[in-house]
Parts: sequence; structure tokens; C-alpha cells
Amino acid sequence: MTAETGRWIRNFVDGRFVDPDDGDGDGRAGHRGFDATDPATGLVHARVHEADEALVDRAVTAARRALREGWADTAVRERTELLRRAADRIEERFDEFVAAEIADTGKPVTQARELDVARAVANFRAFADVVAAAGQESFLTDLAGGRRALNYAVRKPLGVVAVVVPWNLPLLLLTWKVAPALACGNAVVVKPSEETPGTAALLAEVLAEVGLPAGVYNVVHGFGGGSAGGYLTAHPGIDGVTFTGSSATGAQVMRTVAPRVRPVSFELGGKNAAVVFDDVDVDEAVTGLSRSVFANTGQVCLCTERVYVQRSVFDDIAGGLVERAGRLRLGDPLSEETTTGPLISHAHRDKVLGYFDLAEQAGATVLTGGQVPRLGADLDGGSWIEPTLWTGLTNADRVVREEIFGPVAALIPFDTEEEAIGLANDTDYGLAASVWTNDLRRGHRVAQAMNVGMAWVNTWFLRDLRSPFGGVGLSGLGREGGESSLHFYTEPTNVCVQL
Ligand SMILES: O=C(O)C(=O)/C=C/C=C/O
Repeated sequence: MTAETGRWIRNFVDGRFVDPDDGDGDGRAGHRGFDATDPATGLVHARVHEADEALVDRAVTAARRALREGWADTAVRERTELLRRAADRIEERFDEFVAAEIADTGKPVTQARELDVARAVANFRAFADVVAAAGQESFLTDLAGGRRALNYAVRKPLGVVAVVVPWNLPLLLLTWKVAPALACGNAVVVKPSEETPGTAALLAEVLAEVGLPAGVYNVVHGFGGGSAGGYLTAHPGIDGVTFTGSSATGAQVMRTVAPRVRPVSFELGGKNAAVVFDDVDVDEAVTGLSRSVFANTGQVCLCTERVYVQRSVFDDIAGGLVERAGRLRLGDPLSEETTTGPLISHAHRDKVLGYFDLAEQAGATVLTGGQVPRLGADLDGGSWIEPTLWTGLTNADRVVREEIFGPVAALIPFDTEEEAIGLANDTDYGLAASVWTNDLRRGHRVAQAMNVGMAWVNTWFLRDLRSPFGGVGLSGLGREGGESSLHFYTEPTNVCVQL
């Protein structure tokens, strides 16, 4: 069975796409499949072949074989040159990646171009640079009696890495993990979100085109437990798991790999705060804040959902944010004028609308939004929602404590710096924060006081790919980025030589 378009998005195992009609080559035709839906219209745009346990096993087996047959021992230069060719090839096929990402997410073409696909190219180049420049740790050890020893560490690939990635920034996050994993000599089995299978499959074509050996990069489509994601993370042939997604799923992955004590790298949920002091340039702060709340329709783990504003500028900031929300253009993802796409699915929209109801029950004032917009034409079948801002809430309210993952934020006043730090840190999460002030020392001081992995001052989501990226608390385990990625994707052996 295929979607109206007749297009299958297929699994990629051991260097080739698996034909859904003959399943995984065992002759059983008509393997399970599920629809790929365009969130902008609600229309099915493809059929996705769901990998069963046998196919996941074949993928892991192929990855292990690829390691044994030489990939793990390839020269660093060979691997980094391959990454650079992949970056170049993504650039050559740039528009195909943009189209595939939009088909799966409904995000505006301007964002898909400037963020999602651009960052995929940057990720491959950044990790080619990092691995090419990486040294090894070594120490000359002085011993009693003038003797000496030499200690040095050699880093080897972790092995076969399960890469489980989410639907909000599919290609950006996939390549954020795959680039360093491959650069370090690992093989990967990728399980993209069931919502966004397209670009992971397209990347398989590109990696094959630039000469990546069969079995080094594999893609299995499906869901979590009882489907490809569960089969993959539970597979005994997996040496580690890198996962970006919800904290609950992260905890489940941890339980799954615990018996085999496998390393995990998690970038999970967030309930990120912005702290705005009264010395800001209001227009400049509102520009950055509105981007941090509404980017990708609020579907970025780093997005701001709590805005704490010093009382004397509260009304100015609130008014500025309402005005910016009014300027957002929801609509056809392919239009250059569109600034804001839909949520990823009707199910996710229902979840966000549930929080809208909770906010009203908690007595929130809706400054703007709060409804499902009517966009007309074929868009009303999509998962659209209005950018929304609330006041009248406190840190005690569920909508201020739980991650909503939509274009929505609560604005809460504060008086003193100490109070603001207390409010911002009053959360079980700890991914990101932003501090807005023109007082240099206060900016550094408050940013360092945030219990988060990443704190921005007078900006947001400005990224140096060499810096450590990740969260604390429910927001994750470990860091990726620059050297931090090398530490996760390799295992050091320390050699000590008596001289
Ligand atoms: O910018 C990055 O490297 C990154 O990992 C962003 C993650 C956003 C998650 O929603």
C-alpha cells in the first residue's frame, strides 16, 4: 500500500534502500508502513516503511561488520575529507533538503534554508575541523630516583552508536550527532522521529554518493517502544545511545541500556527562562526575546517559555512582545513572507491547547493568541496555533513548570536580581537561559548564576559549534559540541610506558 503520492520513504540498511514490498529481503511482502503527514495541510505526502525487529537487527549487524571491515581504522584525514565532501554535497542538493524538511515539518522555507539545512552543512564542516585538529592527552611522569614514565591516551571509536533524533529540527539535530560520530570512526544506526523521516533518508543518499562504506550509516524508521526505537536501543550490538527528545523518553532509554551499562548522551526537555532587567534597550530586548519565544513555532528545546521582567519595564516589554507577535505571518511554508509554521501534528497541538485551557483555569490573562487560527484555503487541515502570551501566572502554575513546546510564554514581573535568579532557577529542568541587561558585570553574574547548560546574554541561540552543548537536571546528561563530542564518541585507552 502506498500513499496517494505513491512515494515510499524507505529504510537504509547496509548501503542500500530496502524495498518495502519485499520487506527486509525475507520475502514477506507488504511490510508495515505509516503515513508521513504535512503539518501545514494535514495531507499525507508519503508512506513510510516501518522497520521491524529483524530489519533493525540487520542494520546493527551491518554497522558492526562495517566497523570490523575497516571503517573504525580509517585514517583521520580520510574521515574528515569524507565529512567535507558530505557538506559540499548537501550544498549541491540544498533545495532537495529544504523541500524534504518542509514536507515533514511545514516550517517556513526561509527558516529551513537559513537554519535547518545551513546548520547541517556547518555541522559536517565543524566536526571535520575539530577531529582534524584534535590531539591526544599525554604526560611525562617523574618517578622516584629520577626514573620516568610516559602516559598517553589513544582514542578509539565508541563503536555502533544508536542515534535517536526528534522532529523539531530534524536534519540539524541528526547531523549534529552523525557528523562527530562518523568523524570519530563510529558506525551509526539512526532512528528519526516518525514525524520527520525525510531528511534522514536523503542524507543516506548523500553519504553513499560521497563514498561512505556500506553499513556505516543506516536508517530505520518507526516509533519508540515496540517499534524501531525500542528494538534499536535494546539491541545488544549497540555501544552507546545519543538521544534528543523528551525527558520521559530519555529516562526510558536509560532504563533500556542500563543492564548493559552503555553510555548515553541526552539533550532533553527544557522550561527555559529569560531574565530582563530595567536597563535594557526595550526594542532590542523585545527583538531577541520574541525570537526566543516564537522561533520554529516555539518547537526548539532552547525556546523561552518563562519571561521574568523587572517591574518598571514590564509593561513596555509585554507591549513590545504583543506587537511582535502580531507581526508574525502564519501561512504557506513556501512563501517567503511566512515567518511561522504549524505545530508538528494535531496530537501535539491538542497537547498545547490543553495547556492553554490550564492557563485560563489558573487565571491567566491572555495578552495575545490563545486560539486556533483560520487560515483558509488548504491550510485549515494543518496543526496551526496562534502565538500566545500570558500574564497573571506564577511559578506555582503547571503551565509555568511543565514544558509546553509551543509558541507561548508566561510573563512574570520581579523586583530584585536575587528574586529573578531564584525564579529562573525554580525548575526541574536546566537547559538554557537568557539574560537581558546593559550592565556588563550583572550580565556575566546572572548568566553564571543560572542552573543551566547554556546561558546567553543579550542574545539567544547564537551558536559556536565548539562550545559544550547540553543541559542539567531533567534537561539531559552530558555535553556535545567541539571536544565534548569527541569525549562521547570515543573511548580512550591510556598507555603507560616505563622509560
Ligand atoms: O544548536 C544545536 O547544536 C542544537 O543541538 C540545537 C538543539 C535544539 C533542540 O531543540
